Amino acid sequence: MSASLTPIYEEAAPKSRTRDLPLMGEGTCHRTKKMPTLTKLYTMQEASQHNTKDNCWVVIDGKVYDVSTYLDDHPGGDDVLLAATGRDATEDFEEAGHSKTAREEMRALCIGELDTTSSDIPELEIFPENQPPGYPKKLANLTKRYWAVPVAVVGISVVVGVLYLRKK
Ligand code: HEM
Repeated sequence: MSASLTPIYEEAAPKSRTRDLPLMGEGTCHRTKKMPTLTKLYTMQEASQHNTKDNCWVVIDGKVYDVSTYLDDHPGGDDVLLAATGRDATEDFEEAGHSKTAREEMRALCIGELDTTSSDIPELEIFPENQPPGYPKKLANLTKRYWAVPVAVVGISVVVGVLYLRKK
């Protein structure tokens, strides 16, 4: 599994929040001080590969949680967590109306953040529908092969122009 390390700077949390939520044995993604932190970034595709009882990750609010050890303890059941893998589970998580305690608990399970920079969507190429595939490549090859034609036309025009002027 490949994961990149990116330093992330985050604003200092409001004082009251820092007091309410003392630093626990937490993962890398919940920070309470303004300092650079090395956060692991995972693509949704990587996260989605962890979808079994022994190895289960969920993505909530841009953060990746390894809930493998929490499956049996989850009051909502392990099945909902397993069903929440491979996609953004933020909506389901919020809909379940999780308590403040639940949100504190999940901090310890955070292993990184979702890499939103890489996209599985291929770059959009706009060509007319009836154009045969590989048309742009063919055009580029033709241009490379026949570059001498316009150069010769320009050259001949210059020579003819010079001869004409000399005659005058
Ligand atoms: C790290 C992630 C999660 C943690 C730590 C967590 C923790 C908890 C806790 C502590 C409760 C008991 C109620 C409460 O205190 O709010 C709970 C209930 C529940 N959770 Fe989660 N949860 C997580 C993720 C999810 C996800 C992703 C879903 C849905 C896809 C989900 C669905 C539920 C449901 C349906 C209940 C039962 C609510 C009820 O019966 O009233 N949870 N969870």
